This record gives sequence, structure tokens and C-alpha cells, in this order.
Amino acid sequence: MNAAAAPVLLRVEALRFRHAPRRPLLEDVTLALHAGERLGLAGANGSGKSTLLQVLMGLLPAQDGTIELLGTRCRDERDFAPLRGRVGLLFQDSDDQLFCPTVEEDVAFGPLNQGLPAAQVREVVARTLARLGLEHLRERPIPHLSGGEKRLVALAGLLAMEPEVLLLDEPTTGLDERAQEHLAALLQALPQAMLVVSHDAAFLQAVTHRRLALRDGRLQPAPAPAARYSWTP
Ligand SMILES: Nc1ncnc2c1ncn2[C@@H]1O[C@H](COP(=O)(O)OP(=O)(O)OP(=O)(O)O)[C@@H](O)[C@H]1O
Repeated sequence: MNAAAAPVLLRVEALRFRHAPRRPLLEDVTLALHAGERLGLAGANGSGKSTLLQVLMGLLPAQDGTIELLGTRCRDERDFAPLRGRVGLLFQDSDDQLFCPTVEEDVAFGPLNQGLPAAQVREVVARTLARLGLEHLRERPIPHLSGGEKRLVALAGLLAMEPEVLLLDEPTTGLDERAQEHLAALLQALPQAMLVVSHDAAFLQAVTHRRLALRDGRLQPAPAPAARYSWTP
């Protein structure tokens, strides 16, 4: 992929954020995510990765810097709100994402909200669950899911909306090795641009084209991990 030639879907410049009254967490974050590009984001616990994703979605207000999403300069809720269906955030904690009674209802929520007719939504739900190998969970109540199942159902809900950009906060949490491999293959096959946060350096190496690490409030190239997966993006 020639990322430089592809349009920039997310552009961030000199972003600054702090959880008041604490000192700045993001000091000077600059990045560009191109169409079709999968960018990895690593960094120590508490370095600000989840915070960065929430700032990029407009869920937390940046104190300084610029965010341009899908060609729109986003300053406040009026700019971010219309883009939320087109940019999907997988929260670090699945319980922050899943709020309907059953799996089927949860995965259907986004497409219904986007105005798709019920019959089409049923198709989208069936197709998305099948893609993630989750058909058997369709009628399962959300509280009855395991941690790994919740992770995948949350991702299914996101994918059902077909966002143009995916921001994935630790998508492998709670997944066994086989589910991680399946997820890696799925992410590699998706056409969307994505920013993937993970502590699993080998997973990031396998699914992303380039990797950055957040340290002292700034992004820098992430160190290369020891090989673990046999395939490359
Ligand atoms: N609402 C908040 N108010 C104050 N501090 C917060 C708030 N949310 C997060 N923090 C702090 O901001 C710092 C960054 O948190 P964040 O969750 O972004 O880190 P992270 O890099 O995603 O960490 P991890 O790898 O452990 O998930 C942490 O020290 C955290 O305690």
C-alpha cells in the first residue's frame, strides 16, 4: 500500500490534553492516518492511549491542537457528532459499549440508528455475526456473555455500522489464541483505515502497517517485537 498517496482520513496536529487538575497527559501528539492504512499504537500503562482515542472521537475535549476527521476540522460536539457513525471506537471496556438486552439487539442498534430498514438490518446482523463466528450467540443475553465473547460482540456492533475509520482499543483483551488469530485475519482483510491500540507487540506487528508508541505525551516509532505470528500485513 502506498499510504502517502492515499487521502488522509484522520489528521492530528500538536494535540494537547490533560485530565484537570493533573499535568498534561498528551503534550504534542501529531499523526496522520491514510485511507486503507492500519496504524498500531503501543505505550506503557497510563501513557494516554485510551485517552487519545477518546479525544479523537470528541468524547474528551482537547486543550490545544487540531483534529481533522474525514476532511472535517473538529472543534466541538457539533463537528464530532455527525461523524460518530463513520468513525467507530471500540472501547477498552466492552461493558461501556454493550447496552442492549441481547446480542442481536446490540448489533442491530447501530444500523437501525443509521436508518436501515428492519429487513436489511437483520441481514447485516446475520452477516456480521457470521463473519466473527458468533452466530451461536445471536439470542444470548449480554450479561450471560464471557469476557472474550463480549469483546467480539462489541466489535460486531461496530462493524455492523460499516464505519470508514476504526479506532480499536485493545481488541484482543480476553480472547484466546485461536480467537486472536481469527481477529488478526479479520482485521487484515478489512478495507477500513484503523488505529489499533494493543500491548501485544506481535499482534500489532501482524495486523498493522506501521506502529507508534505513546511516551511522555508524544508519539514515536514503536520498537520491533520478537516474531510470533507467521504472517505479515
Ligand atoms: N477521567 C479521568 N480523570 C483523571 N485522570 C484520568 C481519567 N481517565 C484516565 N485518567 C488517567 O490518565 C492516564 C492515562 O489513562 P489512559 O487510560 O489513557 O492510559 P492507557 O495508555 O490507555 O493505559 P492502559 O495501557 O493501562 O490501558 C492514567 O494515569 C489514568 O489514571
